[in-house]
Amino acid sequence: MALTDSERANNSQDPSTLSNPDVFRCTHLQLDCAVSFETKTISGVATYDVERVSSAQSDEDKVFFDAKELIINGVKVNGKETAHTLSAVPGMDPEVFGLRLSITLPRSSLGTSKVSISYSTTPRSSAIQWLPPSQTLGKLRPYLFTQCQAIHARTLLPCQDAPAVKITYKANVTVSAWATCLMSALSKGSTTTSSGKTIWTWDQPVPTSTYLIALCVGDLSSRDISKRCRVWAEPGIVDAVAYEFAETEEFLKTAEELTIPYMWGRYDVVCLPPSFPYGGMENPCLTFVTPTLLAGDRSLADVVAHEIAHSWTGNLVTNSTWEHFWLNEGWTTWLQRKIMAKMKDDDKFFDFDAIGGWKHLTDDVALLPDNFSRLVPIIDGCDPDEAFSGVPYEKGFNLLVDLERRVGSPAFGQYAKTYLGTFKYVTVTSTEFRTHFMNYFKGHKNLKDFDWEGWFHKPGLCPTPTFDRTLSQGSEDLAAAWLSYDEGKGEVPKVDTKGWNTNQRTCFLDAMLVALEKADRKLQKGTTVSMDRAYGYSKVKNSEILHRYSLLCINAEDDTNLKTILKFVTTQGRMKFVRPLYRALYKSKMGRSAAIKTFKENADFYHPIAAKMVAADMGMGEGGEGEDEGARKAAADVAEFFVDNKMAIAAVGIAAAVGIYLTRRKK
Ligand SMILES: CC/C=C\C/C=C\C[C@@H](O)/C=C/C=C/C=C\[C@@H](O)CCCC(=O)O
Ligand SMILES: [Zn+2]
Repeated sequence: MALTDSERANNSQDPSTLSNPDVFRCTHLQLDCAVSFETKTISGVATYDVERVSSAQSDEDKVFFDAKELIINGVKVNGKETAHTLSAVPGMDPEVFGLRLSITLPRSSLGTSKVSISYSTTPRSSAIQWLPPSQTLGKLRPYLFTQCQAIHARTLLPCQDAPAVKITYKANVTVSAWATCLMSALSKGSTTTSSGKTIWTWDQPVPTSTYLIALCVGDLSSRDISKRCRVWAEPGIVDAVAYEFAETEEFLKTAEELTIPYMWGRYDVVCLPPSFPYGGMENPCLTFVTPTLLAGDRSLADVVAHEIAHSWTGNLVTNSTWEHFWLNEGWTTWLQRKIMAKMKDDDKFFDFDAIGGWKHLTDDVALLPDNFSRLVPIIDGCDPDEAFSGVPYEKGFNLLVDLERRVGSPAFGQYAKTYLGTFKYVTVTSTEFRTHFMNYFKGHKNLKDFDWEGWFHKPGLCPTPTFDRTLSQGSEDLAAAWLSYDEGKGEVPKVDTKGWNTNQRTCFLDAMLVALEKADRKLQKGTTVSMDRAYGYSKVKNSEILHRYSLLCINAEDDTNLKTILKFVTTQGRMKFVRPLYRALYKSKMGRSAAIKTFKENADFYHPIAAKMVAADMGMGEGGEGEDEGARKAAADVAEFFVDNKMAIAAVGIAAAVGIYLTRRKK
């Protein structure tokens, strides 16, 4: 079971913060800062409105902030210089959680205090990826973007880095004249300084958790795609981005029909350089997306539907702590599938996508230790990045589908609106959701023995759901035919897949991967070669298809495609793709040394979070844990490489890798 608050090392209801929002709580941020690409730092002043919430604590005069990889230059309270301390909290590893910034407030301050912290980030700040011009499309200008979820905001600015702390914010960000600065907020325009810099002004009037503060600076162009939607990207791809995400307004309207009015004013999308480690990130007013969605045919745009769904489930109604992350992701996955099915006017699409989600869940559960495969994971003392998996998405989704089937879809749809209306602007725990749901459906005959405890706390898979297979059947049949051909039974399957859409193709490849995994079976090399001859998958532009085909090739030890696979993992850094591919290569005969060499040569390319996780996945740094000599040597090589190259962040990743790998390893 999870620890009680008094057992927690940080004495907080949230195991991932060193701040004390139960005593003093920030309500508003005024950020005035400047970006320097030369020193790879952001420096300035963060001024918070801080309210006393309770005085029933021993530290009632001190407000605590999270601060990691930051330099604190000074503090003022209500305009007066004030002392501060920065210290580690016993039991809370500073490499994961950072330091506690403690500031004493005057005893007389009963209402709101203004706390101004003058600070600078450091090049180690894990929220920020600083890209050299060579990692941009234009090759002329540097670029930066942030990724604060889950607990990286504390490396961007001192803050109470807990989802339960919702603040409004305003920002003035000074950048070079050539650069555009975007934030997760509404634009209030830009001005030019006497020294020729530009100050970009932003305002987020909706209370927002700190993990949703986001910044992106680069050579950017934009295209309006509707009155409230605009896409941003480097000039060379902005038209392709506008084409790919042209359905955004329709996603948004459909989502509004399923929920309550959109509260954030604008919905813009910025397509980032390829090292962005996720498919998308739901930063309010400005979703961040990976360019791996640019398939050219809008077939991967459902990620935008997912990020749009977060405007309600996640950004408006937010998980109280990262233990309840499934309330963000499970609800969002449910809403995303509802949006897509409604737009296609066919509920079968909901089930079709859910079938793919079930594979994601089974894959991840097989890799996770028990504390992380629970819907409400135990994450005390852990880096939330380590616990991240498909579980909150897909187990969370399946819990909601189980509830929906028990009460009926129309009633559940009405409930969803009530849930959003009740918890908007605040945060919610799993127990609060359960209580709210059970009160709403009080006495419902189908909920009498509902196993909430099992759903929330049992490790491993949840009960296997049944979904309509009308849309997946053709793909599953084709997979069976290829597997049978692989066993020497019959000819190359003759099914004409020319008219198939991306989902049918990925479903076909998934069905093959599932069957192979289940039977612990290897394909013949000739099978993937024949598949390529039939479908040309090795040349495909679609990242979801190339990813799955690459996994099949590695399974088959088909080295004719090794070059393509290595190119794929070095030209984009989305963890959904690079982590499984590096893992598979590392486990294969054909790819083990290539995986190590390629990762070493390209470590600079990856985002700090991705570099950390890939290093962990390949077991780097666990020498002495009984792995074979080759693995130990590879780990030593990579660690040495990082030290030689003074890659501080990645070196920390290697250190973390030991812990992560040992934790994740199945007993
Ligand atoms: C149960 C885990 C507890 C907390 C984890 C919370 C955040 C983890 C952190 O690693 C950040 C995740 C950010 C995800 C952003 C977008 C995803 O929806 C992308 C999914 C994968 C993809 O499509 O590339
Ligand atoms: Zn999400």
